[in-house]
Amino acid sequence: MLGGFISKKYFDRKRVVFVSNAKSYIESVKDTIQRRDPNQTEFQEAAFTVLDTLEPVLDKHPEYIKANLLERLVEPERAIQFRVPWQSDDGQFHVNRGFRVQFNSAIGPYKGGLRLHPSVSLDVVKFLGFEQVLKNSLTGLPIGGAKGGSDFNPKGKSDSEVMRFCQSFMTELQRHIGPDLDVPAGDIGVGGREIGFLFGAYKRLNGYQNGVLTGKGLTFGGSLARPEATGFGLLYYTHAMLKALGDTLTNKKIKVSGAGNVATYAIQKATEYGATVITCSDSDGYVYDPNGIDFKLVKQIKEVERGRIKEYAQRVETAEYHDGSVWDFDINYDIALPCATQNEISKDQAKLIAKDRVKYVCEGANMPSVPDAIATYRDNNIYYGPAKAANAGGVAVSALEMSQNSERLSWSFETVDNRLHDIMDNIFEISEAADKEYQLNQDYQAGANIAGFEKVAQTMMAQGLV
Ligand SMILES: NC(=O)C1=CN([C@@H]2O[C@H](COP(=O)(O)OP(=O)(O)OC[C@H]3O[C@@H](n4cnc5c(N)ncnc54)[C@H](OP(=O)(O)O)[C@@H]3O)[C@@H](O)[C@H]2O)C=CC1
Ligand SMILES: O=C(O)CCC(=O)C(=O)O
Repeated sequence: MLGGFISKKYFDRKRVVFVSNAKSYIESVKDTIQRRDPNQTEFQEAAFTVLDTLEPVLDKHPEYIKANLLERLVEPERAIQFRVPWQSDDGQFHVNRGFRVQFNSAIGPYKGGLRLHPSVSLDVVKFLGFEQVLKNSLTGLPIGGAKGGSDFNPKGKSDSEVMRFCQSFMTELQRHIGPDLDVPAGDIGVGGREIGFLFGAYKRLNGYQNGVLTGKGLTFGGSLARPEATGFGLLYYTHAMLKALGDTLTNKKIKVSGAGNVATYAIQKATEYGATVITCSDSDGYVYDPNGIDFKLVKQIKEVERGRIKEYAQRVETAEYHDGSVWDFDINYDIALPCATQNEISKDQAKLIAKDRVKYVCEGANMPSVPDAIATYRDNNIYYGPAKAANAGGVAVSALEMSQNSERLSWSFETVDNRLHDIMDNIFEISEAADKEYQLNQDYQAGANIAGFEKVAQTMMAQGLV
């Protein structure tokens, strides 16, 4: 029996007659998303990719259909948009848009990063917030999902301009966040500098509450290993996947995209595992070095000097720089680790990945592969570690930072790193367990979606109509 919430229009469609209840319910939720927000294409991509994998869970739990759980899951609890006025060094006045989407608080306070990039929109923040819900669930830690940011472009701005922007942004955001309510952190364009400015602005308005943000400096409640966490966690996850498949990272050739926080520490940990990272990139182009990329130099150029990655090739004799996407560079290698941004790998680029004999793709960035690229991995027997599982190390250590703030203690680097490693192993294990339970044939994407979803779903059911 289909629930009463399935529209007659939908029910009457011929093709629906032959599909299961679960399938038709999922299609009806997709229709609702499309009808409500037809222009939110990135959110649709993220939501549909998850919904399409949940059919076996709904078959097992028809009560979720009766409770219209999926339609509630894809609707944010709250979406805040605000004006961010700020002044540049030349005295001009500017206005940007600020966002915070508090997506789901079933299993804990809202948690997720802030992104500063011209491409930020409600659509982008919604897709990231939705991903964050299931990602945070996978960590096993008590954190709900959120995301925020602004279309402000920090590139080329002075420290004073970035500070004034952060102060203005926080003047509004502060009324919506708190250590037990919503705890933002970094993402693209938001690193230690920005978190420091945001924290200072929050403190002036509300007093010292160090649990209100994570990714803080070590002198005001930051956690050791948080800067490294997403990149290191990506490699711990990749290591766990390869181990389960009887393989190792030693002597593997790896392509990394990006040259920011996630990419830098992914390169470091991959190198420590005995692999050679042959590329990194920024939004202009990529560097190829067959001898292995030096993560310290990447960090110096991109984080300290705030320069362009082409400068790497000017300083290292064996390295070459090329304009364009690293995913168009044709060379045989073993593992692809996209660590830049969403939709950076197209279907054609995925075909090149397959032609280049890549066996594994694990995602450091959020949603870097378009759906057709993911299908191409599957068609070519490439093992695929989806972002919400593979890059969960950053938010996991953010949650550990919250724990340290609550007990007013700082754990050693080794303690945090060991817990991160355990969490990433566990994420792979529970994704693999879901894959096996539902006989998905080593579909770790579906496994991660299901494992993340089950905890949120059970909790939402337990909490009544939320
Ligand atoms: N920081 C974290 O803890 C986490 C981050 N992530 C995800 O990882 C990815 C990278 O984040 P992070 O390293 O923190 O960000 P950073 O701002 O530190 O670095 C981003 C990198 O990606 C490049 N990049 C950004 N946009 C584009 C684009 N449109 N095309 C090509 N390259 C681009 C940047 O190049 P350029 O310098 O030219 O802009 C830069 O090299 C994002 O998807 C983020 O959501 C996921 C989990 C946690
Ligand atoms: O550490 C956090 O809270 C945010 C991490 C994040 O933004 C992400 O996982 O995409």
